[in-house]
Amino acid sequence: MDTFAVIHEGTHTHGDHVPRTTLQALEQTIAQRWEVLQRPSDGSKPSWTARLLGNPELLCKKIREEVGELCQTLEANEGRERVASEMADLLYHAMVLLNLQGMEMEEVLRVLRNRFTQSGIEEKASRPPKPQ
Ligand SMILES: N=c1c2ncn([C@@H]3O[C@H](COP(=O)(O)OP(=O)(O)OP(=O)(O)O)[C@@H](O)[C@H]3O)c2ncn1[C@@H]1O[C@H](COP(=O)(O)O)[C@@H](O)[C@H]1O
Repeated sequence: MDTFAVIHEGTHTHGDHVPRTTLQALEQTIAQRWEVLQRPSDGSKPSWTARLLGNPELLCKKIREEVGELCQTLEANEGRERVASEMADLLYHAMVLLNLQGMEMEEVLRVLRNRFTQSGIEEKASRPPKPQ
């Protein structure tokens, strides 16, 4: 199955449900936390996402930490479980940043899809020269 078929497969409906992909479900949870944050405190459970949304400095600190921890899994050969865990941490924190920018993952995924037909080296070579 090619990449497009795999993406399409993920959007199939099963019964009455329109299944959401993992990233979409997480995105929705993050958006809900943002909405809760807009209301005066309603006594809901403490939320890490809400804390990050309310503190961009903390969010960026965590993202930088998670990047380092993901690289460490490679450098120290920590094994696939640690790689998956650190990659999940990074994706989640990056998605909180995306929400703060009022953006959705679809915008990012579209950029990735548009790159399918071009090599990274060709793309870089085709960029206009940077102003001195
Ligand atoms: N996917 C995540 C997720 N990944 C990581 N984290 C939290 O991110 C924090 C990272 O902090 P730390 O640096 O202390 O953790 P760490 O880097 O794993 O730890 P060390 O390696 O530094 O010891 C922890 O509190 C994790 O629980 C997450 N918190 C929330 N989510 C998702 O967001 C949903 C809503 O969560 P709340 O907003 O907390 O309700 C959850 O149900 C999840 O789906």
